[in-house]
Amino acid sequence: MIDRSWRLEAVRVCAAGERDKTLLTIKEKLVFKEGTITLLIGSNGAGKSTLLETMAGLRRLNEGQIAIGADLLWVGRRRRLSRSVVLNTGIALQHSESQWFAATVKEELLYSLKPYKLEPPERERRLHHALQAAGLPAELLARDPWSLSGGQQRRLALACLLACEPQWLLLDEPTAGLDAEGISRLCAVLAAHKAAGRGAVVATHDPGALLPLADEVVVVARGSVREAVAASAWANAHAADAAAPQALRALAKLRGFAAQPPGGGAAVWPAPEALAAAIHAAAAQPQSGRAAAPAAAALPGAAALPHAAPKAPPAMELRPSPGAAEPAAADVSPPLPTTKRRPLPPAQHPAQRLATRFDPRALIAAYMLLAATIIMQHSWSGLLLAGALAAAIWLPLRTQMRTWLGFIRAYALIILLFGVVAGAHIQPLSFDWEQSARTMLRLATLFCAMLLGLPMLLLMTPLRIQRALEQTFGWMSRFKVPISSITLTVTLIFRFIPLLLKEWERFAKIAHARGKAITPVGALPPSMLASAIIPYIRSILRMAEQMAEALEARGFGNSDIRVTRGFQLRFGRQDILMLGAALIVSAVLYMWATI
Ligand SMILES: Nc1ncnc2c1ncn2[C@@H]1O[C@H](COP(=O)(O)OP(=O)(O)OP(=O)(O)O)[C@@H](O)[C@H]1O
Repeated sequence: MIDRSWRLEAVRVCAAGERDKTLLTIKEKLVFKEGTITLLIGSNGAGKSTLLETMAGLRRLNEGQIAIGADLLWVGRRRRLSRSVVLNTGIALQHSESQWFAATVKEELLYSLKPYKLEPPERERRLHHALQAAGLPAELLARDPWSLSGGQQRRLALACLLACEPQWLLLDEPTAGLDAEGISRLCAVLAAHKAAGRGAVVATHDPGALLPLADEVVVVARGSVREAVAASAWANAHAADAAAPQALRALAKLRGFAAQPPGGGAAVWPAPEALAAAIHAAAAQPQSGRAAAPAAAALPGAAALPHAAPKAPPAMELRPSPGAAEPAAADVSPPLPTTKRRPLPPAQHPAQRLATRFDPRALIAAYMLLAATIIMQHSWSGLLLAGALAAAIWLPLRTQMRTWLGFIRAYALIILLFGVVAGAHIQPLSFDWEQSARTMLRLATLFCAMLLGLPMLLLMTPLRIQRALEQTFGWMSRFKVPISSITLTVTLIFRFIPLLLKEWERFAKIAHARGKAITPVGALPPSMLASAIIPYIRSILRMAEQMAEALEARGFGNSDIRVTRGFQLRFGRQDILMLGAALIVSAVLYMWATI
């Protein structure tokens, strides 16, 4: 039989374009065995989504190997993904609702099935089966997915996954927003998936609902796997936690009496009545009788009865941490001191610190001075000087500016291209080097001025820009110039640019996952661009609508409300020093350009 287990070995994943910012490390080997369900748990920001996305090929792998059985996820020197692994994996990202690409629920399901190139009858079968499994009535097929309720959209996201019948399901927070019936359905779907010999890895903050189905629990903390244990061992260790699910605590109580749980540890929670009756009966038994009961009554969980019966080796082959050793049967109360850590206060980004140091008016004035004198340069030595200045400003901010590197490379290529086009003559076929150099010099000086401007985006927060504009041009409101509306518009534009980029990243990722692209995630194939752009625009419009509502709720546009100002910008010593330095440098650049 072909082995279809996931293997992750010596994996390291960094933030896009930031090789020194590691988001995920798996030092040794992590194996998810086929036919098992693993819960990924850990606090907010621990790295669960990053792990799932890495397994689905939605994050570039900086080091290590990932494979399903003998099929490597990344092939061709990590330039593309293995089609067979991608087709065998179905991932539901966090917020899997709000990902719709089509006009109707039916088209949405068909969109998911497109990469599988199925015959029409098979497509129809899968579509109806998935709809039924997710608990969505067929009447919804003609509806706009965006018009469904939040929970229905979650179910549709699940149906889209199920229609593909993947070997592996990777689910990120699948219970969020689901009602009790939805959670039961999800459990049934997972149980059926597992019974068919397939596997699932589920990131969740709600282990209570899924624990009875789980074989393994992997605890993720600070971007690495802290422990990987059998689900029953994890449940035993955490049954006495204040936040443990009631059923788990009740089962722990029962286990305290050394009694068997009703149903013999089947892969569902026992009915509350049965559980209550079992506790009542066990409590009523004389002490001596209890001692005779099997000492190994354990908590439920599919393959998770390690004390009750010998079982297959655990799915995880990761070396368990010392705290992860299975506790003795009676040892249910003390929780493992593993997953709880006091969260560290968020460290302030150096750029954020700088952003509050300078007055935006001083920054803009300094930039205008320098940019004007850079553009004046018409010699290669002047360009070199301007380049050195831009590099000196970039150097301390290089880590934060990495996201712009792709854009800069593209611009540098455009300069070269324009240089070639400007110098080329067809009749007679010749190349005018002087003309080419002139064009490139012109474009390169503009490029330097722009390079100098980019760090400004980091050094000014939108709110401070708004205050700077209000303080500088506030006097115009006396002449009925709508200055506060103008400043608000400018601020919103500044706020929206990073938001637009982030939302595009999210949609590109969704399009990549649903379209089963085999290119690296940053390089969406052109055929998928069209399907991602329309929902992206819709999402942006939705965000704009929400923002308008939020502004209205805060009283913007209501002239009766007295406007309050959070803070006042002051021109400080550091601003004067910076302006002075800019003046000196621009004087040098001016002289260089005019001699
Ligand atoms: N593109 C990125 N650039 C920089 N940091 C990132 C990026 N993507 C994720 N991170 C960081 O990686 C860490 C792990 O994020 P991840 O979304 O995997 O956490 P999580 O365990 O799924 O959290 P939650 O339970 O809140 O969903 C977070 O600190 C997050 O800020």
